[in-house]
Amino acid sequence: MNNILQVKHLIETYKDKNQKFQALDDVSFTIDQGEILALLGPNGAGKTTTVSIIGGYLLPTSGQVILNGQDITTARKRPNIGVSFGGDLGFYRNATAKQNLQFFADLAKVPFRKQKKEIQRVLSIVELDNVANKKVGKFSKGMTQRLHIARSLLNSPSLLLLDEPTSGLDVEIAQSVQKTIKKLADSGISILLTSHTMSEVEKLAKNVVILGAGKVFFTGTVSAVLGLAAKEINQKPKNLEEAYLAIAPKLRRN
Ligand SMILES: Nc1ncnc2c1ncn2[C@@H]1O[C@H](COP(=O)(O)OP(=O)(O)OP(=O)(O)O)[C@@H](O)[C@H]1O
Repeated sequence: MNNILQVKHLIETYKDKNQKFQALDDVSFTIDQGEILALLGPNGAGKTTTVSIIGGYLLPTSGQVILNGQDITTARKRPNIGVSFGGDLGFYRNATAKQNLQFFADLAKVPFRKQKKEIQRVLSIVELDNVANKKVGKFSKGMTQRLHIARSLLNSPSLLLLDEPTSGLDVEIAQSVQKTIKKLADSGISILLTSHTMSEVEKLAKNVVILGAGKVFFTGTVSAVLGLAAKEINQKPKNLEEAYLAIAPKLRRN
């Protein structure tokens, strides 16, 4: 399989006044084309820091980000990467979905003459084309989340970074967002997903990277995580959630 993304030996040391804090310590992994890779770990493990470095929002203290064979670690623009941090923020509530996407299409440097078609394209992928002219302030959480994904798809990136895309959504709406994510991967887009919902990870991802205290604790398939956890609890865990809970104590910062 083709490695779309290679993350190599990332170290991130935050400096606050005179204090230093090592958020990432030698984080490496790869993502293939059309793969959904889940980045897991407890609060504070370093998931958002990793996503921010790959997305170009943060420079690593050291290490490299290689996309499609090119070193983009210090590149200021990343047209091939779409990022969705989700949440209620990030859109003009008094503007329609279409107007919001026009603003972001300008930022993403989609040529003006192609914007109408591109906005139509991304809205239809997330099935919001029928509410294109509705104000975002009237959107439900699930619709807003799908609009975040639509925004990240402007300019047809080859890699999507989705930070907790279903956080705070009810089960039914979470499922429709998960279907959208699966559909995108099936179309060949590679996806890095962070999530605290293990049933979602089991549904979407084949491979996972588990971070603990800024270090890679485990990289491999979901079924290999079950095998690893079985050694901890001397029985096969029922599912990924049970497996994750079995190894969770090892992921804490000292
Ligand atoms: N700007 C910053 N300055 C100092 N420390 C920071 C900064 N941003 C994050 N940290 C610390 O770095 C560590 C990793 O944070 P990060 O947000 O990457 O974790 P996370 O795995 O995404 O957690 P969560 O699941 O809660 O979103 C945390 O201990 C956090 O407090």
